[in-house]
Amino acid sequence: MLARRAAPLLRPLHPHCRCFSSSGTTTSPHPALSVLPAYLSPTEQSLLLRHSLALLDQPARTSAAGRKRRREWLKQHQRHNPPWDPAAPPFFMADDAYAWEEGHFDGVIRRYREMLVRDGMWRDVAPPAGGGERSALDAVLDKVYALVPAPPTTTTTTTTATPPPRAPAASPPPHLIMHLLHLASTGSIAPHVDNLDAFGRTIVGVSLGGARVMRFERVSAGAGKGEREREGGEGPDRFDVLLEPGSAYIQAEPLRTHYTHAVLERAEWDGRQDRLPTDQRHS
Ligand SMILES: O=C(O)CCC(=O)C(=O)O
Ligand SMILES: [Fe+2]
Repeated sequence: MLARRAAPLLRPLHPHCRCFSSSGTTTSPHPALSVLPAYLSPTEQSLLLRHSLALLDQPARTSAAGRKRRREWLKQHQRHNPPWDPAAPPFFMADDAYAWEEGHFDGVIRRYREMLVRDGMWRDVAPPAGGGERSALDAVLDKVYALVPAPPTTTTTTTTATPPPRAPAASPPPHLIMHLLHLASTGSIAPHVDNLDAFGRTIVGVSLGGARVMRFERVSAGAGKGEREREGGEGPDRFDVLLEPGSAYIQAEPLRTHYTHAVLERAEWDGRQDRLPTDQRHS
C-alpha cells in the first residue's frame, strides 16, 4: 500500500530546496505538498502514456476535423524515415496533428485535450488479456490509484471480516475522479484553486511527457504571519516545483485550498531554461 511505501518519501528534505534528488525522496518546499520523483519507471510511463493517448484519441471522443488533421499528419509522417511509430517514444504526434481546445470554459487551461476516465474505460484500449500488456497496465494503474488516500471508513474491521472484492484496475476506485489532461507544447494552466466540492480535499497528479514547472502561490499572500499559519500552513508564499516525467505529486490541505497552482508554459528552472518545455505534457 502507498501509505507504507511512500511514508519515508513524504518528509521534506529541506524546507526551501528547489532541487530534486533522483533518490526518490521528496523535496517539496511545503509540508502539505509531496513530490515523488521517478514514481513511475520509464517502462511504466510509456505504458500509461500510450494507453492514455489511445483513450483520448478514440474516434468517439474526437471531432471530424480532429480526425482529419490526425489522418493527414499520419499520412505525411508515414513517408518519413523512420516513420512515426505510435508505440515508440515520445508517443506524441506533433502539435499540429491534434485539435486542441484553445481555452477552458473559465479561461484557466489553454491548448489542451482532456477527459474523465470512467468505469472500465481502460479496457477499451488495453489489448485482450493473455498478453502481458494488460496485466502490466493494471499494475501501473494500481500504482497510480495507490497515491490517492482512501476515504475514511466508518465500520470497524475485525480479523474475521472478509475484505471487499478488489475492483479491477480498469475502473478507477470510487473515491477517485480520474482526469486525463494532454497539454500542447504551447499549452498551460493559469493559477487556480480547484473546486472543493467537485474535486475533493486531495489532488494527486502523475506527470508524463515533457517536464514543466508548477507554481504555487498563497491565496492570502498579503496576510500577516499569524494569519498565514491559519490559511495555508507553514511554507513560502510562492514556490515552484519541477514536475519531471514519471514524478507524482500530492496536494493536501491546507495547501490545496489556500494556494493557487499553475502549470507554466515556459519557465526557468535553476538555469535549465533551454532544457525546459517545448514538449507536450500529459497528466
Ligand atoms: O496537470 C496537472 O498536473 C494539473 C492539472 C490541474 O491543475 C487541473 O486540471 O486542475
Ligand atoms: Fe488544478
